[in-house]
Amino acid sequence: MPSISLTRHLIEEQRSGHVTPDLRLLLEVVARACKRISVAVGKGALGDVLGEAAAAGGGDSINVQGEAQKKLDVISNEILLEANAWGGHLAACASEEMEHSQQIPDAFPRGNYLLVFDPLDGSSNIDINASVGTIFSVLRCPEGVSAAEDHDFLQAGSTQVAAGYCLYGPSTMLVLTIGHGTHAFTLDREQGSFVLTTGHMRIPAQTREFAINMSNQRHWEAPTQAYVNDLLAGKDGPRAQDFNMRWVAAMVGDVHRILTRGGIFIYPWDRKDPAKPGKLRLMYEANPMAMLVEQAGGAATNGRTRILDIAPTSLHQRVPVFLGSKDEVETATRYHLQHDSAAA
Ligand SMILES: O=P(O)(O)OC[C@H]1O[C@](O)(COP(=O)(O)O)[C@@H](O)[C@@H]1O
Ligand SMILES: [Mg+2]
Ligand SMILES: [Mg+2]
Repeated sequence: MPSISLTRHLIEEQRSGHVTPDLRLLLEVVARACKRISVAVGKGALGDVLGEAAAAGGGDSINVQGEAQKKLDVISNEILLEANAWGGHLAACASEEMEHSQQIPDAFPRGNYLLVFDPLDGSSNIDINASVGTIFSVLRCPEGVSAAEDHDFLQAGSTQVAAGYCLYGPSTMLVLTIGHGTHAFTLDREQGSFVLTTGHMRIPAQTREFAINMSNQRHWEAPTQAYVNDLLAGKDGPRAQDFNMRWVAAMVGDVHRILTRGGIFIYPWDRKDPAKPGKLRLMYEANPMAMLVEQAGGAATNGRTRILDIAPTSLHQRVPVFLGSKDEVETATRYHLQHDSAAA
């Protein structure tokens, strides 16, 4: 059987009416940018890509999230911005690394889509040569808007027209949905093209594997504590089975494992900074991953509500995340809802 490239897959999706020519070309531009990021990540200690980015006035550069930027955060952001400026299919971009969205400059061709991205996810893995990735989401520019601004991006995740990530691991993989299943492509480094390696990924509804940063346990709210305690109690507890734990510390890596063999990924609300309603960002991380997971038969909530139904109020909004195997996400969500109704 001849291998199916990303390009051919997208052309077939266009013939089926699932994707417009503009969206197809936009996704090709994003995939090309990811190949360039993959090359930069792969240079490791041989290139000038490791460590912290320097601020213009000296010292470490701090992004809008209040986090120290790594050189690869900055390089990946620039690669995505530059590739898409010339792409011709976008009205504007928003990035986890930039305070405000950026319109495509007047001198460049403009289109009708908005692109949202986390240019490099799992930044703390860069310097230890572990998996990192790029996460992206595509929205429609609201009708009649000629100069898109931040508020034009504030659309619920259910309106995304495409979402995906590129995982820079032992192999580079692009995982994509345009609302008709979730499909995985592996980069053939010799040919320079992404090849379809798993079409229609399916997440098993049940699992015995969970992913959470346990070091935050004492800061969680009561229902999260109760749910995880019951997982840890294993065979002897109310769940009557043992659960295994995994934590890649890059959401792309954890979500990829879940799309491959099931599991539940949790980054809950915690008390460390009560002003922050979670660590992960709704627009750059939770929404695209929730779409990919739902398209593979899984579920995604904030512990109470479906993530894709949340109406965003700001570009950098944070959100608790529970996603993966459907039955397990429903169980974790039930712990939180039952706690709320008992407290009401
Ligand atoms: O440092 P912790 O608490 O393990 O958090 C890890 C989580 O933070 C993130 O790295 C946040 O993403 P960024 O690296 O893009 O800021 C997630 O990918 C990951 O799941
Ligand atoms: Mg991230
Ligand atoms: Mg990031």
